[in-house]
Amino acid sequence: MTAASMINNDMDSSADEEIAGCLDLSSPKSFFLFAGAGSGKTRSLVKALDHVRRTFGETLRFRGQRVGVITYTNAACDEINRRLEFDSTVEVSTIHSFAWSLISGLNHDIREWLRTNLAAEIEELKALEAKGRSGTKASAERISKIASKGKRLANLNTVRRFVYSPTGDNRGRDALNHSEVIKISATFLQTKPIMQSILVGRYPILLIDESQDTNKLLIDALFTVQSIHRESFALGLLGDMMQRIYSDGKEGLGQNLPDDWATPGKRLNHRCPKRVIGLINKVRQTVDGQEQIPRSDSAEGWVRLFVLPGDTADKPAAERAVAQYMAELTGDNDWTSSAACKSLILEHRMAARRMGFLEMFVALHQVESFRTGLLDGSLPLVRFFSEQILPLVRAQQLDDRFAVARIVRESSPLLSGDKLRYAEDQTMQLRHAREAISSLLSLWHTDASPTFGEILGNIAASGLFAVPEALRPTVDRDVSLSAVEEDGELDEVNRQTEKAKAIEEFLAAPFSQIEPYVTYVSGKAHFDTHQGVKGLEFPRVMVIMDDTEARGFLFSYDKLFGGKEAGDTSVESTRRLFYVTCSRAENSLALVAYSIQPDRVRQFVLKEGWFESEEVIVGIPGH
Ligand SMILES: Nc1ncnc2c1ncn2[C@@H]1O[C@H](COP(=O)(O)OP(=O)(O)OP(=O)(O)O)[C@@H](O)[C@H]1O
Repeated sequence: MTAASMINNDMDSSADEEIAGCLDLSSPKSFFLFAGAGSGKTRSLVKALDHVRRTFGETLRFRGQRVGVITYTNAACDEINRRLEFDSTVEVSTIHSFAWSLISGLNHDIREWLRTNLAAEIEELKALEAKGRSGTKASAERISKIASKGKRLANLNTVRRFVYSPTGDNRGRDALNHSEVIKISATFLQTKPIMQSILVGRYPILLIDESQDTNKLLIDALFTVQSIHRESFALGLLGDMMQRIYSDGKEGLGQNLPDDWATPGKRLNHRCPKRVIGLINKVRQTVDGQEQIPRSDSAEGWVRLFVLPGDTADKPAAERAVAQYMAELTGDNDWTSSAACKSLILEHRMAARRMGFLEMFVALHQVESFRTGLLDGSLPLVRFFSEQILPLVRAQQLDDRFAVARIVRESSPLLSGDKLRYAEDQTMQLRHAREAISSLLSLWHTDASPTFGEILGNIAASGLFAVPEALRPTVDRDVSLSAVEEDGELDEVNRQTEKAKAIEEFLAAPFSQIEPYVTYVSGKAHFDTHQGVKGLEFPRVMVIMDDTEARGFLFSYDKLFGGKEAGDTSVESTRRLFYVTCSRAENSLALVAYSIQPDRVRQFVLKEGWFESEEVIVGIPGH
């Protein structure tokens, strides 16, 4: 009998039993389940919830209580809700919507908190300004912030009801921003006994997934609540310190846990093949030495590191060569089908370049208030092109005249019910619409590639679709920025100018970029970010590591691969990100590192024992 076949694949089930034992409404016990990637923590969470609903569903319903679950993303919320069949005794939310649900409506207390906090922030900025050099960009920003915070402080009494949207930009004068909502809820939970009782009364059990990245102030506050209400409240933390990739999380979480906490553990990795587990164990070794064991039925799997020159001219082509190499090595042809692989990039811009929507992306990404909408596809000025123009152009290209007619009937003001009803000559009106369509589509004649701006100009002239608010100043030049400038404030004027410039650049980009952009933001692209795949898994994973292209400062693969000693903050945060990305692979893993010192990278990974020498390929394969 081999060592592998002696492994009991159920060896960790005692952790689930221990957790079930903790979740007893009459004698609740808090627990801390921290275990490596793919060990089934999310699965344990769902099992724990199943146990509670089966055992205590009736009692919870009778008492009007729920089990609270906090997950990291909206997608994770949806997934857990789906698995629990949307059971009403379980309330799954993201940290922001959870925090807001605690404090929403406490307008007086929020106002007083803001009064103190804004005054402190202004003092801090003034102190910095007194120390810093004047006349610099940083100084101008500080002065502008002092002014806007001062104005907000002065207006506080006029706000009757504070508002907040966990997924929005929260720009209005009565809106709280994301970090305020977290800080306020944490402070109230720390300091107000009534808030603590409300929380415990609502949720006798509160479970937090990925808690290594949960805001440290909130984690501290929840520990306080647990210590005061330990007889009636169980806090369950699930996570993995090795997967802490946001700076919000609490360092050293889990150290010095109170004695009454249970600490179930898990040793198996159910997701990755043996070779990947070997790699992630090594990467983790210097951090906490935790080693995972593969399942008895796990495959051997494949890992290759490709070290490519940092100045590779055509990176997408090099990555296709890597995929081809992987297909031949593994005998798995799906490596050559981009739809079947996941390529992980550090920054959205890297996907934009590879997929061909760089110009429109870069233009709009400059404006902070556009970013959320740009990344989830909800930005109105982009939706105008993605949801109205794109379907129309596609239908026309497929020669689907019915679809063209339907789209225009549904959304064109030219054919709105009122327009047709009151038109003196309906046939004329229909002709007008037909002409507008053919004028728009003529922009593509002779294989031209119109820009967003050319399309906008055409639509504005024909009236085929209503032009969204944000694009109107660009169309009606008379409603120009000078109008804002006269009576606007400096801050607002700057913001408007920045937006106008971004929109102008966006309009100069080719409309053909909208299609790959839509694919990317709908999550259907084979690209995703290193951070965005936390919690997910894929059969074939390619991790693209390129510090220069990512231009980030938090992570540096060059430092991880021998540029700096272990222990350096950016080495350690990059090591954790590297652990997260490698551990997503179910079958095979290709790591692509662009470096100006390929030999140093190779020597480093061999010395560390992360790879065998035949697993490291320097240069573009096949070249
Ligand atoms: N006991 C088990 N038996 C069989 N498969 C399991 C078991 N536990 C987990 N799995 C499978 O292993 C994979 C990883 O599980 P899960 O996502 O719950 O792990 P995790 O610890 O939350 O991972 P990570 O921290 O990497 O996000 C999933 O495909 C899951 O279905």
